[in-house]
Amino acid sequence: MEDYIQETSSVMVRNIEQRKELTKPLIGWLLKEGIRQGKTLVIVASGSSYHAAQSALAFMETYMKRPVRLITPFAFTYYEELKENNLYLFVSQSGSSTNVVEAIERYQRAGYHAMAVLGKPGSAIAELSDSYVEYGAGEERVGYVTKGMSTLTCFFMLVSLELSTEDIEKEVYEKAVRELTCACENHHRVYLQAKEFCLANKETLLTMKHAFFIGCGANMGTVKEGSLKLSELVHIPTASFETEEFIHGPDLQLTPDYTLFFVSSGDPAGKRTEEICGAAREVTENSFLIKADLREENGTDEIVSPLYLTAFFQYLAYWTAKNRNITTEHPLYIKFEERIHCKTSDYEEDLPF
Ligand SMILES: O=P(O)(O)OC[C@H]1O[C@](O)(CO)[C@@H](O)[C@@H]1O
Repeated sequence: MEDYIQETSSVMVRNIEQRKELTKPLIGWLLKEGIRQGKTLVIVASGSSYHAAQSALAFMETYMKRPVRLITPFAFTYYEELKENNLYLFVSQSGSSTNVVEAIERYQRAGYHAMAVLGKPGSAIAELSDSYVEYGAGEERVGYVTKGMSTLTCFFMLVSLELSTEDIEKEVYEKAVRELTCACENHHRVYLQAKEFCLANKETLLTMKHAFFIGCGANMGTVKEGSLKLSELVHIPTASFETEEFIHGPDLQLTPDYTLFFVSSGDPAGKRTEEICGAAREVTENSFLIKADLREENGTDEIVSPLYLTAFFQYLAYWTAKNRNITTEHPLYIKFEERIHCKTSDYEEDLPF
């Protein structure tokens, strides 16, 4: 897993260089289906894939100059009222999530063709969907995706940027490419900083009981992914909150046993996050601030910051699970898993790390 985290930065930089070819098939589809005629892009995705789309959302809406919707496959299957004006895009990194299969089947039963964004070409969803594109992550054999999640975020950003080329000045486009590249390079720096953090806070991480992830704006996807990664790898209760929502109830349970991770992208709303993080130290000394580096020379705007801030939580989850030796579930979980499936039978994964 650490190899995949390490590799992410260079894979994303390469994808930025090859952005025209990488995004061409999906852009072709979006144009053919009427994105320029006012249709709304609706991304249907689960877990890390949902968080990848959410991490890209602020960037996408900035460049596409229209709202983009996100929904889970479950919500799509059971609650979504299909509208001609919506362009549904089904996303699955593994290509084997049964909830995405069900969503696509529902869509096809209604008479539509399903377009998917996938990480694996030979997967069940590659077979089922009417067409699909790959987003350029390459192989990832660990089920708890890191490289796939970040490269998917980058892919969504690149698609929206390439779609906007006719509507924005050349300088604006070039600045966006520079910022994206900088953010992707920062991913590696943040990974190295996370390594130092883990060693410096060994005791806390090895004994942490509950972890909360708090942030806002473009980084809501970052904190949700942090919460998911810690819960799936370390097997402790976690939750994520928008900054101000956190102090409207969830804060009342705080004790010195809680570990809090606040994410600030340094904008005015981020400052509020920093204030709350500081105040929380009155209750628990384990209240940490992960702050975006917004110095001019680094050229990274808030809307690209999820590309590198997520790296912190990816490594943190990996390090903590590995050093707590969490390699398996509770013995009773096997019975749960026998009854409830979330992946198709062709799904293969290696050991967690
Ligand atoms: O993008 P996919 O492959 O559909 O997976 C979504 C989610 O399912 C999981 O693989 C768990 O089954 C998560 O790790 C992931 O976030």
